[in-house]
Amino acid sequence: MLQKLLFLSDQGYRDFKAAVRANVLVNLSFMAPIIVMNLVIMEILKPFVGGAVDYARLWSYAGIGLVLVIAMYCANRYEYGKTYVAAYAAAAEKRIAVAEQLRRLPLSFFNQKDLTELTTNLMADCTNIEHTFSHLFPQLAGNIITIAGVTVLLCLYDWQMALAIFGTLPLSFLILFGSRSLQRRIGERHVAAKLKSAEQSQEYLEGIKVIKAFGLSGEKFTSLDRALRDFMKQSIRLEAIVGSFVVSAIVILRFGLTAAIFVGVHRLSGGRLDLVKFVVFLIVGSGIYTSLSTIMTMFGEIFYTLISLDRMKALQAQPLMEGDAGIALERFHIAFDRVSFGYNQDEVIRDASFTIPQGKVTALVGPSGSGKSTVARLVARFWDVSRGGARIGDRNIREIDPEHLLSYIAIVFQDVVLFNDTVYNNIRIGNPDAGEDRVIAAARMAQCDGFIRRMPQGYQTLIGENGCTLSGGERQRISIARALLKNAPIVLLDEATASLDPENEAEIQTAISNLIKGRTVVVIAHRLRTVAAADQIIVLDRGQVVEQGRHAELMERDGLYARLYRIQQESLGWAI
Ligand SMILES: Nc1ncnc2c1ncn2[C@@H]1O[C@H](COP(=O)(O)OP(=O)(O)OP(=O)(O)O)[C@@H](O)[C@H]1O
Repeated sequence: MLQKLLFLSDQGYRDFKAAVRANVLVNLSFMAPIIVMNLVIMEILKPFVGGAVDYARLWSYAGIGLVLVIAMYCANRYEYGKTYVAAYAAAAEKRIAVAEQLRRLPLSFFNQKDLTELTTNLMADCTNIEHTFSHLFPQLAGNIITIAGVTVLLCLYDWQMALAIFGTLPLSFLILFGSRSLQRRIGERHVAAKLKSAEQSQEYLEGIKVIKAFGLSGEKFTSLDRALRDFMKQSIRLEAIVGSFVVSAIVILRFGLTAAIFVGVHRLSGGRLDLVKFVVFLIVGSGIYTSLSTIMTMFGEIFYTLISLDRMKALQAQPLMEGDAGIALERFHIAFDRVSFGYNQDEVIRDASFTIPQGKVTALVGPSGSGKSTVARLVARFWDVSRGGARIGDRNIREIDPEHLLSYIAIVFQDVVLFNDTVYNNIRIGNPDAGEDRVIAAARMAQCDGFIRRMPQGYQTLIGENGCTLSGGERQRISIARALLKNAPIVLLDEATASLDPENEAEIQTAISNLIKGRTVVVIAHRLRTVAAADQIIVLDRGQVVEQGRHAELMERDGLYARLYRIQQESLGWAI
């Protein structure tokens, strides 16, 4: 129950309980010297109440003091291991769990979310939560347990003095908890401003080339400047308002000490309290106020963290795409039966029916925005169709676990994503189990081997963030090598729109020919002359299948395909 409430993993909850125990131990180890100090003070004050100082006893107190210092050191070491170390381990574990969750979410989720917000979820929210629950919360629980114990002892010792010391405590907590919803509202605004400034900074840095090229530095910088200033304003507000509630609660709490002095002096002068008891209350009381003040500051922090916790819970509650991971596909023709789909309310695929035969090349063509890429995304189950049925072999795509489905599909995207790693590892992403010989064979078939060997460290050369040190054609060929290495029965190929120089283009065509041999291929074709040889051409217009057939048939029909083909042929003759 508590584990669920605190949103902790099994290991995190075990660490949490150990951390609470460790904190109680540390607090007790800090309380013990106070007791010894009281004994010392009582001994030293003896001459004032008609007694004599027992020096042997004072020496034994000094010995006990030394033992306690060693015990405090050990208790602190134990606490360190249980809270700090456990907190970092749990934070790493939680981040991996979030990354795993993000991997399994449908792409529709990413359509609605900003990347900066997800990064914040992954990094900052996890840190906040783990810091609070593996670190702050145990300290808080440990402090509360210790204070409760000391309070009981003080009540037994002298309940009137104890009442005076803790008299203002309810009012302090009332201020702290009564202002909770206001604190939360301010915290939420602060989080929103933090996200906005992170988003603006990221956009500014990512778009720096365009900003420079178009002289947008003033305009773009203004929005970044505004976001950062707003963040500063919200941070000051948070500190000022939330801080003032916490400080007020602490000040009111400390009035208790004044009350205790008044009550103590009054009772002392009436002979109803002895001096030693009075001093004990003043010393223990100040110690307790320090712990209570820490608790109140911690509550302020915890209220703020609850915002991160809610964001994390919302992320974890996102429905995942379900499916059977045990389905073994044996046939690979693809069939769309009256499929409709929209990324939002507007349908971009409308009532589309067609069959893509196994082992053949099918080209999807149509004007820009007609839905070609969307069809490929539906085949790969990046999204689920809204109506109708999409099948591979004799299985509905919806029934198949998305990751399992992708093990049958190799995708070559137009916008190639490369990682800041070696060329070798970038190719091996296609099949992490493949050995060196297979990686090199795939690179050869994808016409990459030559340029890779000319690089300074060959296959072990680092290629920079998103392969920034490579040309467009080289990036394309690396992505083809990945797909070749995957050796999947279905290939989805999004043809590059950027025009390549003739040598690059010829090499890419050879790489593609190697990739598609004997497989079920769906090519999103932008240059129609490259699809003239396809086994089947499906022509889309505004999400509907308007024509279907081979090149010659479609040219004869003289419809949309023939028109698009002629326009492209004419544009080939254009010159600047
Ligand atoms: N992630 C998305 N969220 C919302 N709408 C989208 C998204 N992706 C595409 N669309 C819209 O869906 C429609 C079809 O887009 P799609 O990318 O499938 O067309 P396309 O034929 O591949 O275009 P192009 O040839 O220009 O790449 C377009 O109107 C596009 O604006």
